[in-house]
Amino acid sequence: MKSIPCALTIAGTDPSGGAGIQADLKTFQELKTYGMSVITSVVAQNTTGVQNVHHLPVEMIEQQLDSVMTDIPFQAFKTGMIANVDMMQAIAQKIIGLNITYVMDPVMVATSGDPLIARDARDYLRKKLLPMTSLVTPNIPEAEDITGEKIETLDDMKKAANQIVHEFGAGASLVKGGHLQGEAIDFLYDGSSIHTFSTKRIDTKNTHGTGCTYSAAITAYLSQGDSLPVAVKKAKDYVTAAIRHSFSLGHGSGPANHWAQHMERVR
Ligand SMILES: Nc1ncnc2c1ncn2[C@@H]1O[C@H](COP(=O)(O)OP(=O)(O)O)[C@@H](O)[C@H]1O
Ligand SMILES: Cc1ncc(COP(=O)(O)O)c(N)n1
Repeated sequence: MKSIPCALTIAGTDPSGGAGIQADLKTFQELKTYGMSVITSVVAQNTTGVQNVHHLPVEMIEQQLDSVMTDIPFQAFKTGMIANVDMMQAIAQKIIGLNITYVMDPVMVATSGDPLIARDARDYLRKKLLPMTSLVTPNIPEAEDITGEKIETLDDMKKAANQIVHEFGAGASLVKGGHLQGEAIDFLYDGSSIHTFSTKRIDTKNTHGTGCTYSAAITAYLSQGDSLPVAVKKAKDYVTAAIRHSFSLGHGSGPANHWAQHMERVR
């Protein structure tokens, strides 16, 4: 029998189903990757914002990781919301030396503007977790936070992508341009060259969970053995279709649509 691609997400939840663990598992499933999840924080949130957060005890995060890691091998994993330094330390301890593809979505703030991680956790993420990654996928505010420099132009984005690898030690970096005007352009720096991924901007407010979906799709494709530029290209197509067909659900920023590729195929 052909081996089954398996991927793990370590992240927070979204009961409204658009972001976090829920978005990651929907993406893994849609991309024919067996999905597993370790929950860091239970977040009461929806399309309008974050109403409350409950952080799981660190031992419970460690035990979930042990449950998965002692039982089912996986080819790639991603991290999303890791709210504080204690959680980051515990996760770092478990993944150090694993030699498994690690995609980090450096989640700091929800699309609604609500903060999702503690201030001092940003430092730990930058100094300790970044060097462990195969790829990090910051949006513009996150890339600014990591580099400490303003990003206003496409050249600034490329410079940040390069810096995040050479100065901060990430394996590769994908700086996403969703927050700029004009074309939706992302730059991947893989340690030797810049790859550009560009699509027309879609006129919608429904972008809740697009960052989670994108990094989960990259993780799924990497778990299937695709090279980094190929995985990012396919994932960009996936997230773009998911935004194009996004759902006008809820009272705020609606969620990405994980059936979008089927809808485009049957049209
Ligand atoms: N309105 C849009 N139309 C098309 N693509 C978009 C739009 N907004 C974001 N994207 C793309 O969606 C992906 C997620 O990007 P971004 O919104 O920057 O991340 P995040 O959700 O982490 O803030 C990127 O590929 C970005 O270029
Ligand atoms: C638990 C959790 N993780 C991440 C996000 C960010 O979502 P987005 O993909 O819209 O930036 C979120 N809203 N909730």
